[in-house]
Amino acid sequence: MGSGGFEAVVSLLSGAERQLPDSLPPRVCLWANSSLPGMEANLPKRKETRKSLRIKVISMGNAEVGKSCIIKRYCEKRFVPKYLATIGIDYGVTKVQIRDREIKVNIFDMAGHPFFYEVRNEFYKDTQGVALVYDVGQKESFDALDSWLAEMKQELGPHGNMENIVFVVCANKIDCTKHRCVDESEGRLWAESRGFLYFETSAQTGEGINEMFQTFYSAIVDLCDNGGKRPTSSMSVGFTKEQADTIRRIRNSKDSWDMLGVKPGATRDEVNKAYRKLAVLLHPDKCVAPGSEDAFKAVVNARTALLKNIK
Ligand SMILES: Nc1nc2c(ncn2[C@@H]2O[C@H](COP(=O)(O)OP(=O)(O)OP(=O)(O)O)[C@@H](O)[C@H]2O)c(=O)[nH]1
Repeated sequence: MGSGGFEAVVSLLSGAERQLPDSLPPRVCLWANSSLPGMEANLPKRKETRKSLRIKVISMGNAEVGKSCIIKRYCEKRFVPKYLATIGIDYGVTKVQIRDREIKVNIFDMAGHPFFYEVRNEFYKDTQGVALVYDVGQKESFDALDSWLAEMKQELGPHGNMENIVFVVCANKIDCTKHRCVDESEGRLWAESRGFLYFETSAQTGEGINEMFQTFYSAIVDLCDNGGKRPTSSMSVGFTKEQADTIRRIRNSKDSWDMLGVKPGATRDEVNKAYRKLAVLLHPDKCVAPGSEDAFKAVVNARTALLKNIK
């Protein structure tokens, strides 16, 4: 495990520079968490508990975004500021109680460095849950989320079904407010438009960590109870792909023409027509997609700015 080593860690590699064998077993961790925050510690003991469930979850995301620290914060309630890269993969087991079920969680914490692709690619299969982590102060780590999904999809092969896996996106390091460059609505939009859970977290302060894991495991239990299929209720996002794509396009537009989707030099009529279309699509009364209010305001301002200079 990066950032400091859990109990009972058996490292199979001495360093990243060592040549990797074709197939590498994970390091093994046993997390001491007999009383996880917000879970069994506060629950009354029930006479009858349903059969315990065993699940597999993995962490994914660029190197140094804080994957290991998030797991460590949850399982060991501590934070290690020193960065120690995960070598290949770390494996840990932990027990949690969700509602009346005892859940045995096998956690595979994947190294984010590209160097370890050959090691981690063997561990994507038979996964019920993925924690997809980025650093809110590192735009590249957010932009890389798509390539992490692509890597998993490729490893699962043509018969793998990503639809029936619970994904939680962790926008991590929110304590570093000065360096933040990916805001909440951008991250939330990316996650929710794919039917993924979204949480803002800080492994350093602990903010969001327990809520994230509790919701994540709960959703996996729902998936298992639903015969391994994601319940349809958890897949409906409340906004359309067109709305999500339009907000992203507006966010990335280079000027007011681009924002309204008209050519520089367009007429008043063309600007007004484009504006009306966007206003209908994004009006806050109609659109609940994250970032829609800001996008709507930006469109209003762009139209005002353009009309000032068009006769
Ligand atoms: N300020 C702050 N630093 C964090 C946070 N989470 C992790 N870090 C720091 O970020 C660095 C990387 O953390 P790790 O958890 O090892 O990152 P990782 O994603 O597991 O990295 P790899 O093992 O290389 O894939 C360490 O120095 C951590 O102390 C956080 O929420 N806030």
